Amino acid sequence: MGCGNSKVLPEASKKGYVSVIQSLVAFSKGHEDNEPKKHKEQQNSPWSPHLAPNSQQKFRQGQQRDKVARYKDKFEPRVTARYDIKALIGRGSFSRVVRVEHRATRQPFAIKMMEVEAPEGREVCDSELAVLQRVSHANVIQLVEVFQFPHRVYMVLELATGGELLDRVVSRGHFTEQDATQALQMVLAALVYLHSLGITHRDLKPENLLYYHPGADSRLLVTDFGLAAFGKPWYLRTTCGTPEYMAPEVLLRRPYSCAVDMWALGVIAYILLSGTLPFEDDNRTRLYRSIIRGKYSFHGNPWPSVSNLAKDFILRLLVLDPPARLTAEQAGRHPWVVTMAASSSTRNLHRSISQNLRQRASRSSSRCPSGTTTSSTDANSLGRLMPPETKQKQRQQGRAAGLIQPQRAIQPRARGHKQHQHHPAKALDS
Ligand SMILES: Nc1ncnc2c1ncn2[C@@H]1O[C@H](COP(=O)(O)OP(=O)(O)OP(=O)(O)O)[C@@H](O)[C@H]1O
Repeated sequence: MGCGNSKVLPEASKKGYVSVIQSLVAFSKGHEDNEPKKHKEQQNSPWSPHLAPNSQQKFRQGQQRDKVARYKDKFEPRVTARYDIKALIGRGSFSRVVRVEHRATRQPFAIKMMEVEAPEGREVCDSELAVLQRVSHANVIQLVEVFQFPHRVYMVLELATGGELLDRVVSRGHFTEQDATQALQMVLAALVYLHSLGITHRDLKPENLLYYHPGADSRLLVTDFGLAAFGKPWYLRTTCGTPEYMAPEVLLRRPYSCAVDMWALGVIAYILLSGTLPFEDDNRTRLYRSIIRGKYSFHGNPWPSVSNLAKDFILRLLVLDPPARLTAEQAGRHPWVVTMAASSSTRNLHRSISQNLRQRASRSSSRCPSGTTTSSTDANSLGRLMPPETKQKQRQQGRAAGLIQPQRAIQPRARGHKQHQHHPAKALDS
């Protein structure tokens, strides 16, 4: 999860516009047995230079076996009767995602187990289910079946094994504008579909874009509909999302529409082409200010090598006035996307992009000392935009060979330690 979870969840239904910063709420009872252990694991971690490579491997395998056994115990027997739990994929604020195998067909799936005891968890789960039960599209994660229990909900999903969008950018060693348009075309196909159904994702970011398989021809899937909403244009009002991707109208507490996803897509396009964020500041008030002013630039590498058409695409998405922003359909018709950057240079942007991501990773790890809990403020983008290799390392306990040093997982806060934050607009007033 990086240095922290700075996602802003929708406000509690009756509380007007009080936005809630969810500060890594611990997942259910698993918290008690996982967190203290995690610290122990870290002390004896496979990164430890005292263990020989063979012992490290055995140690890791043992750890994995123990973990799987622990998750199996937590799963409802009705679920495990049908699905064999194989491994933990990752954790969210209210969820754990595991890789499973259907016992009869041996087909692999992912199960997202959601803790719904707390109202926030229930809301996130309901939003996700409401969307997933209605959608069927090649670029949207597919729900296969659901098991509902009073305290937990198990969503069986198609399994995405190809990794996150930025993981692939970093790992492929070569990345051009054409590659960027290929990925964006798939996200746009999903957005055209979702918006036509009146669904606004509201938390679009690279971490929520997963490749279905590791092959070059893989579909890219939009995932994580925990903050998604159904609504007519200009109907939505709730403040939520991940700060760096939040549209100005959300921060200004204005009623908003699916155009907020298009703003987020502009941010994603900017990251894809540069490895940097258009709006970034450790201080959240300053961050919100720069978003509301729409203040960003195309300075620094690799921007001089990026075509004007690509910049035009971003400029038309990062537009302050929502009606003037490209819709998903219009964005899909933008010449840079339609021609797949045919008139752009075929220059390899990979070096600059991964260098920028690497710099971000080292900055973020120096700001988030090992074993500490971050506040929602200093967590801000760093947790969320941590280069994927960092997240992956944390997930795989340092197995992957990546660009940066391994970093200890940040301990989640105890359940109930929610941080209430003044609304962004109020913060701006102060
Ligand atoms: N269907 C899937 N196939 C493969 N991996 C998945 C799938 N769904 C989720 N994951 C991975 O599981 C991890 C947890 O995902 P989840 O959506 O529960 O939480 P999150 O989005 O990381 O966090 P948060 O809930 O705080 O937003 C993530 O690393 C995500 O990429």
